[in-house]
Amino acid sequence: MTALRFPDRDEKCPTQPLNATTVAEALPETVPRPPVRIVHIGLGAFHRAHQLWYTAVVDGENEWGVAAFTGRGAAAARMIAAQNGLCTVVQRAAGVETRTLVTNLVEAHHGSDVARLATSIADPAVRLVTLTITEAGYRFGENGRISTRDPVLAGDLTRWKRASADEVVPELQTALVRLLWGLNERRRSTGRPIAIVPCDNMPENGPMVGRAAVDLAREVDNDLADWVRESVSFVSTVVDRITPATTERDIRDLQTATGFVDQAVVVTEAFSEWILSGTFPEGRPPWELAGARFVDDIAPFERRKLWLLNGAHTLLAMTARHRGLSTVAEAITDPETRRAVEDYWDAVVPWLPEPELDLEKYRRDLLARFENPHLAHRLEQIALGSVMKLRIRTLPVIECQWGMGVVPEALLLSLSGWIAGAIVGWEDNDDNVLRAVQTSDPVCELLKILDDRLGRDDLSVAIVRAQVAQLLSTHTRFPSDQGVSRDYR
Ligand SMILES: NC(=O)c1ccc[n+]([C@@H]2O[C@H](COP(=O)([O-])OP(=O)(O)OC[C@H]3O[C@@H](n4cnc5c(N)ncnc54)[C@H](O)[C@@H]3O)[C@@H](O)[C@H]2O)c1
Ligand SMILES: O=P(O)(O)OC[C@@H](O)[C@@H](O)[C@H](O)[C@H](O)CO
Repeated sequence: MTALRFPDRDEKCPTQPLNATTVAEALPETVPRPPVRIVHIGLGAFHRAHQLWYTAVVDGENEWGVAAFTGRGAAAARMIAAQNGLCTVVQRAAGVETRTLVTNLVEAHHGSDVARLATSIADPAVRLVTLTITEAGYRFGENGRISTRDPVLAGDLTRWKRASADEVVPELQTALVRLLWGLNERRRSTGRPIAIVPCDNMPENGPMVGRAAVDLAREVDNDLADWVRESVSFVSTVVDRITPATTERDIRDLQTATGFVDQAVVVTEAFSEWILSGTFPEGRPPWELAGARFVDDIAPFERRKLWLLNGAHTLLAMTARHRGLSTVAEAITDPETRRAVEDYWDAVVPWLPEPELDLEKYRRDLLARFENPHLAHRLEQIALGSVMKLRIRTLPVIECQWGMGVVPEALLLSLSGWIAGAIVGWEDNDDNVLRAVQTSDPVCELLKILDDRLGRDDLSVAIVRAQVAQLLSTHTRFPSDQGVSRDYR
């Protein structure tokens, strides 16, 4: 087992940093360090609370170690390496707190260490690669595909070609091209198959990443593209466990409870869900022992999660902040905001007809999860990257509704919240948005950024105009919003 129950603090125990030495002295059990069989890219809070935790709790034979790489910065790798990969997952539900010391993260590296990443992916002992690099990290365009004209991807491909000619390892910026470089090393060494398991909040995340990998590979080497198509399995997933960014308070609370200072602690809910669809040619941990489900048709579950849970999160982040509310729990207990969420769900439900989705229970459970007073899930964290999130979570339902002639106000409200936010400066790091705000008709121009057709539809524009005016008048009454902190990612 690579998950140990963290004991309560022994009063004699001094405060100490969490690492292999301090834990070995404090715990009666030995701390298992399994061999690396999984590579992860995107060493964030969610990976630790979800995939790492699932693997730890089912790993009875200590077989499934993880080598993790950050998606962008170096800080998380440095911090977790200093703790010898040890980290705590705290599950909080009404009156109950469970602390699990996870010991299966055996390596933590900066994602820019492409040579190290390639060595890990090429290792025949490695069976699969998981990813949590955020929706934006994939660099998909509006059509859900990558473009080789994207300057950042194109820069990586140019550096790849130059480095291949010089037989050196290139400096690569993007997670997908780094992954592909690693896959190429595997092809050139053993050629063994492998599974890629994207765990970000996107529909069809397996096939989307698979298409992108083949498209990118075609740019550098047709043989690589063919090998990726034949030997790499891209698994689709629905992942769910509400995991806010770690705060200083979370670190202090754990220290008070256990005596250990764990900079990598994650505080999450007791609930978790993992639905997967696809094959694992080289095997996988028995995640089903912790409740993971393997299905043939994942699409209904993707829609349920993205449209109901994530869609409501984005609605809260787009609207409740205008009312001076800052967390999901605060927002969902505000009667007006809660009604907006219920109306939004009512508008979504007709597009989720499959009986196995059990939407009544799902909605009830969601309300309880959103109300969880033990999680401080900040709306400004959810609001990061909202254009892409609205495209994934809200616009597809609007698209369904479009065929019926009228888009319900409840769905448009999310877009209006984003537009009102752009007008008051929440999106001031995006040049397109800033330009649209400066025009004579910002509402219409901002709506076109989200969806060109809606921006040209008189009725939708009229509804959005009225909603934006209403939100801005509320915003003036609650002027406390501090804007979006960019510290989260
Ligand atoms: N936190 C949750 O509750 C939750 C739940 C379900 C799914 N997810 C998925 O996991 C993702 C990460 O969430 P988190 O809570 O771990 O966030 P986080 O900020 O803790 O970690 C994000 C990780 O993504 C990397 N990253 C960020 N931007 C990137 C980019 N442009 N290119 C490559 N890598 C990039 C970062 O380096 C980091 O490793 C979410 O975006 C979502 O898709 C999160
Ligand atoms: O993680 P993001 O940034 O994709 O989205 C923010 C939240 O909606 C999301 O993290 C949910 O909490 C999560 O998807 C629940 O499983």
